[in-house]
Amino acid sequence: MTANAVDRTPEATVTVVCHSVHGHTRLLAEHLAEGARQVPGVQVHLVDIRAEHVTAGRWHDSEVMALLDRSDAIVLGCPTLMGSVSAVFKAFMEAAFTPFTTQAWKDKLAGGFTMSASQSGDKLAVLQQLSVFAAQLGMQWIGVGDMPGNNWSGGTRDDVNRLGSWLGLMSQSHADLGPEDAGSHGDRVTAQRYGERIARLTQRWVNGVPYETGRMTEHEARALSASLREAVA
Ligand SMILES: Cc1cc2nc3c(=O)[nH]c(=O)nc-3n(C[C@H](O)[C@H](O)[C@H](O)COP(=O)(O)O)c2cc1C
Repeated sequence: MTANAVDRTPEATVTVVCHSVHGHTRLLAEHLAEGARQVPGVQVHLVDIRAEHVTAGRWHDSEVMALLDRSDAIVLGCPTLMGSVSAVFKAFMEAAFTPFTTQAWKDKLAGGFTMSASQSGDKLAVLQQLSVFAAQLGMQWIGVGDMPGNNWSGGTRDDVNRLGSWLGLMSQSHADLGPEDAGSHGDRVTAQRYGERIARLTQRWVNGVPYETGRMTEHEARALSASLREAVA
């Protein structure tokens, strides 16, 4: 590749959005972002979704939304609370109703991660919520591409993908330990590897064959449906 070709390569942007009450999920997000930063030409942002930005059940932060609008990939993360995404993160998800109606996030890449105290703790339910959310926004979901660890007699907590999760990244923190001990060494390595995978795929997505996705606002979709109804009437 010539130097000019390198110069012309547009920078890809990956933004990690994370809600964390006590800091365990936040540490995982930092490792994921660190992995993404290993990929040259990828700009990585780590943004906290904060409870103080929720008023009357509605999350609002126009700066964060503007950053997400111009990101090529959005990685979604929160703790598993009562077998669900955290309430604050759900408020953020509902604030994405505008990009839902305008399809502004269509064909961005997406991924997700969650943290909980129990080994299972119903974390899969959270990853399902996050991936359905991404699908509603028209985003392309990236899973964890690593083989499962800790599934044989010699396995340990420090294995890569030790909870054997592929839809997204799962981590588990002991309930009596602080956020500095969040997850296990294996979880943190898995987070870095997942971040790097997302960043590499985003590079490929951004710098591949130019492609402009078709978009219809909710209003345009209703107009199209109305014209189709008229056509068959
Ligand atoms: C209200 C509440 C509900 C929780 N629900 C679950 C749960 O469903 N499954 C689980 O394994 N852990 C559950 N936990 C534990 C948290 O997921 C765990 O402490 C996690 O590390 C918190 O992440 P954070 O430090 O980023 O806030 C719950 C904790 C709280 C306070």
